[in-house]
Amino acid sequence: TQSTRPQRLLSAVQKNATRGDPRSVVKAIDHFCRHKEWAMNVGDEKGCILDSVVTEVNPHTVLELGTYCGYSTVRIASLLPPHAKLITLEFNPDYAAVARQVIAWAGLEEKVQLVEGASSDWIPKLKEQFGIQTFDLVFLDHWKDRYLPDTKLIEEFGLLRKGSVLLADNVICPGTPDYLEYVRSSPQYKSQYFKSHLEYTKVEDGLEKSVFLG
Ligand SMILES: CNc1ncnc2c1ncn2[C@@H]1O[C@H](/C=C/CNC(=O)c2cc(-c3ccc(F)cc3)cc(O)c2O)[C@H](F)[C@H]1O
Ligand SMILES: [Mg+2]
Repeated sequence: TQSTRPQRLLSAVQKNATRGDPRSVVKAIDHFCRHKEWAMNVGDEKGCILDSVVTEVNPHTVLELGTYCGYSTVRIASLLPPHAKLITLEFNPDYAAVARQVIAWAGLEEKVQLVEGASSDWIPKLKEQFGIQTFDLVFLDHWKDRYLPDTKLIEEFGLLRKGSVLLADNVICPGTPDYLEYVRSSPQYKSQYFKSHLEYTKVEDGLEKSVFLG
């Protein structure tokens, strides 16, 4: 049977990256996506902005919405302090299976909890299931029309504290207009746009960083 693009991406990691070396996993995926097959990872250019926000926040609890192949999961987890936890939600079992192997190749299983299921089902259960009080950082990279409803769900279930940071991918391309309007106009957020480009292309895209003011 034909392989899928995520399976071919995983093969490229297993062929070209060093086990236990997260940066080599990131490089192998970026090389594959730039020279072989484009894939919707946050990529190297926006990935540097992601890295700088993670480093600045130095989070002990991170929530990622939309694991896909685990590229941003690996980027984030490789920068976390010891004992920090990253929970990543992915409802496509085929993507989840690939992501688990990418995360394992990077040697980051200890820091990452990949939960197979829908954000709307799981956000209400994260406190009780994982003993989480609040998230220091939330990375939104799943269906673009779900950023706003899931942000409201995250607020509703008390998962943010004063200073929690939301970082959203693709606010220009494909675009998340309702989310952007919300975080930029709400008195509960201080928002900042980081201009960049759509992964592996010259098309404009960017990340929106929004600090919850409580
Ligand atoms: C809704 N709740 C969910 N719960 C758990 N997992 C979920 C949920 N929703 C989706 N997933 C899971 O999260 C992932 C979804 C990523 C979607 N990402 C994009 O569409 C996306 C698209 C482009 C893009 C830009 C230009 C162009 F010409 C073509 C594509 C660029 C990007 O960086 C993106 O992130 C995964 F696939 C899905 O199973
Ligand atoms: Mg994205």
